[in-house]
Amino acid sequence: MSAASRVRVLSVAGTDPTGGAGVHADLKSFAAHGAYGMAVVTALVAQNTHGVRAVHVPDVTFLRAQLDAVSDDVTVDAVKIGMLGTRAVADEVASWLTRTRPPVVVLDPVMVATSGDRLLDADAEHAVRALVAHADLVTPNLPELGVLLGEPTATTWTDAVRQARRLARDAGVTVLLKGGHLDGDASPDAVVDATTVTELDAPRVATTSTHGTGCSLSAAVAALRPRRPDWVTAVREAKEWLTGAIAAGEALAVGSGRGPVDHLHHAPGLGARPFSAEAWDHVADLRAACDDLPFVRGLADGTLRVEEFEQYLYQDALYLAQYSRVLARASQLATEPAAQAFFARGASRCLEVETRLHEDRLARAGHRWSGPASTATTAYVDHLLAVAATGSYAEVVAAVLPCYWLYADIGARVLARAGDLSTHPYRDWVGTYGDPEFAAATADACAFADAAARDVGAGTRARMLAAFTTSCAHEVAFFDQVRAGAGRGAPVAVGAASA
Ligand SMILES: Nc1ncnc2c1ncn2[C@@H]1O[C@H](COP(=O)(O)OP(=O)(O)OP(=O)(O)O)[C@@H](O)[C@H]1O
Ligand SMILES: Cc1ncc(CO)c(N)n1
Repeated sequence: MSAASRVRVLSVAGTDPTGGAGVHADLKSFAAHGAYGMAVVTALVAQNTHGVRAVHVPDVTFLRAQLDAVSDDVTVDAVKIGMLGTRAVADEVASWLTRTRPPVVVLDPVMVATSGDRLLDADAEHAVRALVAHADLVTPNLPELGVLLGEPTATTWTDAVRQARRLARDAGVTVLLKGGHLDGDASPDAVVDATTVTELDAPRVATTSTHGTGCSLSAAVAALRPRRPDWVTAVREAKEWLTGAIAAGEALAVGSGRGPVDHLHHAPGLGARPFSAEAWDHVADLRAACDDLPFVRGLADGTLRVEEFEQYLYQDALYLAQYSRVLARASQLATEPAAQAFFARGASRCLEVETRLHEDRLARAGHRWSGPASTATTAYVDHLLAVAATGSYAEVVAAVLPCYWLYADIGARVLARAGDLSTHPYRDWVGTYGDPEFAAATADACAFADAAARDVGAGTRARMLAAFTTSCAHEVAFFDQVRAGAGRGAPVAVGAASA
């Protein structure tokens, strides 16, 4: 027999007809990690994003028939065990594991749903405890860990880690301790075995889309482990994926309670999240930092000193001359005529319109600025030119996008806040970037980036995100250079017009 092209992973779990938890979630998690998914149903659960309405547990002889139907025929590379429901089910699964033990056994000791509904009979807890001995990895949340040990739920992360160590030592398993139930800005997890504790940090996503996170995570780890050298590597990868899936959950618009995560958020070609939406979220911190810069605040409320504004404009003119070349490169690499024309127009526009804004300003001020490009300007231009020289069309489009988007975003917000621009000292700048036409060009640039991202593999998409993020960081540094006083171009008076 030839080697299998995909890892064959089995879920033994309950159902969720809304597709967010149980075997439904597990199969999506398996697919998201390139595995071939299979499922044996332990219990039929009438549930949705609000909670559990009813549970039906078929006779265990039927469970045995399902389990044997799979393992009599298929090599199972890994199994993930989720909701068991009753003691008889837990015992039946334990008995199957003694007969057929796949090389990787992950046990998610499901006891209570995210909604707070019980998914395990009270008298079945000790049967689940017995199952722990059959598992390689057990993935309790804080309350489940307490139940497995017969101790109260830990109230601090330190106590939880201590409990996890005890479970790992006593049962001879690796424990993936999940911190989803903690308060605070982080949602840490820890991989704990008899000798080591590896903490995995992740930001807590502010969302209600957390239904089925535990199912999805344990399934992802089961799918990854056969192809990863150790638990920590598999869990780290699964957790990074899950954080993205949680962040993308709300956009699915599934249900009005605690919604599911988007298991396929990172799968290119599935029309999942557009690149631009992912990229914009990815740079949320940089955008917040940008809004907070003294320069940007001063520009927005008009309190910025004219000298400083001119200094920025001078550097910006130097920047735009090079940016134009990078837009021309995007035009050159484009295969669609519409994209080719769009970026060619952009290259021309930034030489004509924006440079005119700069020249009017600097000439009106009665003096010219001179001097070389600053460190910040040079760094940003060098990044863009490097992507233009070595990157594909998709990467070039991602790299040029922040220059449209951050300006359109700031421009539109300043315009909305100011209302009437007639007394704003920088109305020409705000008018240029707050203009609906500039917003439309930005939307077009996003659409071209999204279209490009749909045609590329995961590696190029990651490089697109890196190029976009780096450009955003340079945008922030570019605005901040005036305050930082880096590389000032000295004003040179020209003639008698100076005020
Ligand atoms: N708001 C959040 N932001 C980021 N990660 C989260 C969030 N909520 C949960 N997680 C992560 O999701 C995973 C599942 O954690 P949790 O402790 O909620 O498990 P669970 O209670 O078994 O899940 P379930 O909701 O499926 O019952 C963990 O990796 C946890 O850190
Ligand atoms: C079937 C099933 N398993 C696990 C959970 C935990 O979220 C759930 N809600 N439903």
